[in-house]
Amino acid sequence: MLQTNPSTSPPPLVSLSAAGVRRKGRWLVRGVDFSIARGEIVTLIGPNGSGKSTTAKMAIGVTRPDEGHVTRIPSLRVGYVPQKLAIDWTMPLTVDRLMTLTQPLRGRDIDAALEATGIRHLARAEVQHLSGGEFQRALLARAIARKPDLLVLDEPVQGVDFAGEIALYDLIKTIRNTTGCGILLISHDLHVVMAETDTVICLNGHVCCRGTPEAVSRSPEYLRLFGARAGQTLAFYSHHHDHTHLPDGRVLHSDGTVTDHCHPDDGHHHEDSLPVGRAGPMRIVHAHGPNCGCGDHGDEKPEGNPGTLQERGDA
Ligand SMILES: Nc1ncnc2c1ncn2[C@@H]1O[C@H](COP(=O)(O)OP(=O)(O)OP(=O)(O)O)[C@@H](O)[C@H]1O
Repeated sequence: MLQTNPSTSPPPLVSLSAAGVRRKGRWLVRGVDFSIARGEIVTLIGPNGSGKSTTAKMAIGVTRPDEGHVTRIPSLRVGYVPQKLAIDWTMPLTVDRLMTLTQPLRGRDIDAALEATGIRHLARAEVQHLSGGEFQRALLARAIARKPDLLVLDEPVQGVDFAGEIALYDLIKTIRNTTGCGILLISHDLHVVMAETDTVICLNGHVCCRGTPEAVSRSPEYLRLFGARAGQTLAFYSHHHDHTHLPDGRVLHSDGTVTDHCHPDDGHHHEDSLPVGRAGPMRIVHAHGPNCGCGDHGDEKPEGNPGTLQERGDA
């Protein structure tokens, strides 16, 4: 059997270790651990405000961690598709102009990126007239034209219907396969993720759980429900949390009690198995979280470190 020698395998593109961001006396996210290797797809899921964008910005160096560490390979090239773009929609803007808005690009790289994303015919189209799916492709084209090592896509299927979602995920998979870049995807859908995802990380101010969607996407029940094509592209990420973070920061436990913080063993140290699919059970591994009370988070640093723009793509 072929074995990988850990000492010769390349270092991950980016690696977060017990990383957290604090603003105005509040931890936005804390205790985040994960890494992304070349060719790997990591999907961050979590409800609104759970710290997904903050975590992604930490990963690419736009936001500096207030505790823990983030390491990136030297001169990492990042292609970042943010959730929102500050575009003046009253000004006419064509797709090819969008491509070079913040950075010059060679014409052939623009053409290749538009071709790869299937919108070359829209190069002269005005951005405000694009459909949701076309607009997301234009943003993807803009990101891949810079030939990134790491592609960070914040809600890439927003405003896109179900068929468009499958097509976009297929495109992202093709980009990964042809360029070998690492991909960090962000989604607020707690249950459906791209099937090619290697690791799903569920955030709720901390890493609530993590696992692989692979087993689920192969399960006969799932394929019956969504069909074989969707099964190749989308996967249910079924998981359960044994506690809920209330809006005021307190924690509701499965036994109905409410505490100011998580309990030390609130799902943070267990490994659960879900009985799904032929590929065997999906592992759910809990990690440490903010205020989880385990006493293993190190010292808090003062809040308010300014964000940095180091090693940043075209945010
Ligand atoms: N610079 C900041 N200062 C203070 N609070 C912030 C700052 N940036 C983000 N927040 C808060 O941190 C929390 C996490 O925000 P973040 O954008 O990371 O969440 P998210 O999971 O990406 O949310 P969504 O799904 O709604 O996009 C939110 O409550 C947000 O209001």
